[in-house]
Amino acid sequence: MSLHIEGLAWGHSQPGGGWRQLFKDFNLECPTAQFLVVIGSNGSGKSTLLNLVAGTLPAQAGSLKLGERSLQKLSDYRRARWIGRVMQNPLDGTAPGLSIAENLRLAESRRHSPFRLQSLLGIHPNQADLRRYQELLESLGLPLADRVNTPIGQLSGGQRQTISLVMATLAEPQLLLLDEHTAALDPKAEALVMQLTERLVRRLGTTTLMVTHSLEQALNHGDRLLMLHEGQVVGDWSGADKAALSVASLRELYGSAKVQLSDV
Ligand SMILES: Nc1ncnc2c1ncn2[C@@H]1O[C@H](COP(=O)(O)OP(=O)(O)OP(=O)(O)O)[C@@H](O)[C@H]1O
Repeated sequence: MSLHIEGLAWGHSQPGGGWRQLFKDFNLECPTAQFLVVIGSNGSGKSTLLNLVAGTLPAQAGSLKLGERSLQKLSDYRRARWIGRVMQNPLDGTAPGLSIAENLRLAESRRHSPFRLQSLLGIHPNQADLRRYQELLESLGLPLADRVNTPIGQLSGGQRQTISLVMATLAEPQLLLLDEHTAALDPKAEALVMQLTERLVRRLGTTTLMVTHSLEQALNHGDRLLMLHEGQVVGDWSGADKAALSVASLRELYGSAKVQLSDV
């Protein structure tokens, strides 16, 4: 589904006193299935934007819609079903004492209405579930199919993040939010997780917002690149404009309040 943000406002009180209006009349249109990458200096509002979209932070004004539906009025059940999220820390979002299959089962139960029988059946996967999960992991090219009974806590950070991604997309969400989800990984694990990210996003056609500090990722992934500075969009590139960017040109623009599309 498409994401529509109109007139969004959010600010916070500052430790030394006073108020900082981070987002003021912020607008963003993101068509269905678009993979949007968000970059910007520390404190520019990237994670706050994801929190506002996810509904973990209430907007102070404006409207956020997924398709025709207000994100601010989504029930907890629909929110869990429609919005998948992967955080920076591989320890977030998975239960370390539970096996890969039990974690997947838990994530899958979000598909079902709280009033449906399936959601009352618990997290214990049956033989059919185990087979399905093995097939899913194999189809995604993950070498974890023979380890579905392994506790998540025994996996490496990279492996754990791949499972977090699979979990976040298992209920086929309408929107996927990735908050620096490869920042804690070594280069090899990062490449693997980004490969999986592309595969899942393209396979499911999920509208995706990915926050990153990696300029290589920003250039090599996604359909569109947004640069934030002080809660404002200071760069918005797609197609040939995005293809013309380089690490050097982005680095020059990074954190600059004066960025304009014409600067590139
Ligand atoms: N719940 C909150 N209460 C008060 N201030 C907040 C809250 N959430 C975020 N902020 C402030 O809003 C600003 C933007 O934070 P945010 O985490 O969105 O930045 P960011 O662009 O994601 O930065 P980074 O790249 O460092 O992760 C920061 O100054 C932060 O301290």
